Amino acid sequence: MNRQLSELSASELNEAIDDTNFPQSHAMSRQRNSSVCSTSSNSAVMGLSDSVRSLSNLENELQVDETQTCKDQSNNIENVNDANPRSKPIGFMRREHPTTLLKMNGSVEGKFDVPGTPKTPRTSTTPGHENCTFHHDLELDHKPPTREALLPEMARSYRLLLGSLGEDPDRQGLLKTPERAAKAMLFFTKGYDQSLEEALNGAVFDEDHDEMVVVKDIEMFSMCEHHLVPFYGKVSIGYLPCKKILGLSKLARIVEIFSRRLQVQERLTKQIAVAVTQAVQPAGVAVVIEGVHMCMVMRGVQKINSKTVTSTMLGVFRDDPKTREEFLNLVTSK
Ligand SMILES: Nc1nc2c(ncn2[C@@H]2O[C@H](COP(=O)(O)OP(=O)(O)OP(=O)(O)O)[C@@H](O)[C@H]2O)c(=O)[nH]1
Ligand SMILES: [Zn+2]
Repeated sequence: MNRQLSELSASELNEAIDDTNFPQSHAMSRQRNSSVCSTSSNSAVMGLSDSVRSLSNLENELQVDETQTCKDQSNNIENVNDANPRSKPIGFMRREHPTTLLKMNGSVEGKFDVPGTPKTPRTSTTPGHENCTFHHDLELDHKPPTREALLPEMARSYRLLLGSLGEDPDRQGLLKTPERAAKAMLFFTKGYDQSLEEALNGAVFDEDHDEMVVVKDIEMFSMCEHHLVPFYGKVSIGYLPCKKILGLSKLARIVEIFSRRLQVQERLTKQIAVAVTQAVQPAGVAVVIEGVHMCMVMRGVQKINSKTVTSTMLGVFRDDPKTREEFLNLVTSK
């Protein structure tokens, strides 16, 4: 790739750091008793691609803009309450390293591309969604108009499913089940209907502040795209602002946009990081997700205590071990 990250659109960036080649989006499975079963930042993990691009390749693609540095601020500790009571904003930590600026095309205000003009071709087509890229790509501004209209067809499918199970879809207790199930599935995947621009609602503020902001333990509920069963867990997000800060609750809203879809945990992690980058063009973004996959609990290998940890580090979080360590210390502290 010849161009720098700053020149890539969200969808192009998404491709550039896709699950198969992004060295800092890694997974770690461990038991709840903290004994690490397997860990990897550059080698294959169960269910992960074994093709991992070298760090040096990606370094060439990451932009390090030495001319734009954020001024260090005084040791300004601030507690801010998030709308989500279980999310814990940690405040702003003093940073002792030079900043670099991670930039991407398109800021929040009016710079999104025109909806319905996909930048990357769809890999498959679903009736009614021929022009959508949102199922597979990071078309953050795309709002499909007809998902509600899919409800009757979905309900019919669930009715067939009940029949396939040997149930009588016409028995009293199941009469409304197909429609209920269809509505539930629409809810579980409502992120397809949401755009970054809507979720942010303009809550991007100019602020000469460049200390680390971390919101941790944001609850996440998603659907495994392989088995259509839930996976859930918590998300921690950190970023180093560069002239712009984001309304704290918007980090949790970004988690909603991408978790309420059919997902794999690795892609979810990366999409959240890309969205935060697109929202405020910070010096760096870090995202860690700890997830429990019901497909590994209720079926399959039936490992009820296993957790999957994934992370994506961009900008200074990737380049500077001290910054990354500071973030990881914050998210692992009680
Ligand atoms: N990397 C990754 N893999 C996932 C995720 N969710 C589910 N999987 C895996 O997807 C894989 C699908 O493997 P298959 O062998 O095709 O399906 P399966 O026979 O149902 O596999 P088992 O779960 O091992 O019984 C499994 O290894 C799942 O653990 C995820 O978020 N990320
Ligand atoms: Zn699964």
